[in-house]
Amino acid sequence: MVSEPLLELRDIEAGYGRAALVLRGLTVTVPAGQIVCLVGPNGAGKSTVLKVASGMLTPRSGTITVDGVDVTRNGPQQMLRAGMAHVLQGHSVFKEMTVAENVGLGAYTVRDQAAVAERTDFVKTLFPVVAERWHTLAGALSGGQQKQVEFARSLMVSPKVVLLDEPSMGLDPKTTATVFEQVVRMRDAGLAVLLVEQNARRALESADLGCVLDLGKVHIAGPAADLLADPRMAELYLGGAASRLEEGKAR
Ligand SMILES: Nc1ncnc2c1ncn2[C@@H]1O[C@H](COP(=O)(O)OP(=O)(O)OP(=O)(O)O)[C@@H](O)[C@H]1O
Repeated sequence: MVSEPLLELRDIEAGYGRAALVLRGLTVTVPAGQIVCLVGPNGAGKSTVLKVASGMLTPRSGTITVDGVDVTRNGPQQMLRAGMAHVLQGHSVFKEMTVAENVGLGAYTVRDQAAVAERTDFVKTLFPVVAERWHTLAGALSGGQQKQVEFARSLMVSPKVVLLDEPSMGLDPKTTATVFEQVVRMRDAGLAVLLVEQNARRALESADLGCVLDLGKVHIAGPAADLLADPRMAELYLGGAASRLEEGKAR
């Protein structure tokens, strides 16, 4: 049985200002409780997909649905309410604030204090390092630990889908492995994750599904394990040029 997607971006065209389109008829679906990984060359439009999904960028055409509800015209606040949480590329913790204060900021819009307390317990259990360093200034944490604080903060609004933009950026391989373990823990806790990564092989090893983006479209999509075994992926990521996909199609 094919389950209904939790998040669906269908035939999306999007771009910045008057510049040429970045996404050119892109379709991506995220089922509940799964990690979907977007990979592709620099400038393919991966981060732009996340911006569209979080309402930072309104598509020029196409539709976005969450749980079957059309949210295409939602701005960032409405997207957050619809269940989309976006963890941006790079580091966004407030270094002069404690871990507790940083995580608490994620619940800024939640009025129900019992819900905040419950959610705080949830993220502290999910991310043990966040609990251990709760009263520490966030700036004193390592890069991988700071990333987990960002994850915890994003979960305080009880999102349905977490949008992760290059969580391994700037991290060494060992720390990257730890961060991906936490991404899997989020999935195992019932969340859907839409993940963008440069580190394609490592990300696909943790993901359930993968999509290869090039020139603003999905070129290959399927189970992550299949993509890892696909010779076209090796061509694309182990020395081949992305444009060969286009050449191959044109032949
Ligand atoms: N704020 C912006 N204003 C104008 N153009 C932008 C903006 N952000 C991205 N772009 C352009 O959109 C295109 C796609 O960028 P995007 O960041 O989505 O790609 P990406 O696949 O995530 O790339 P990378 O792997 O390098 O992060 C690029 O040509 C980029 O220059």
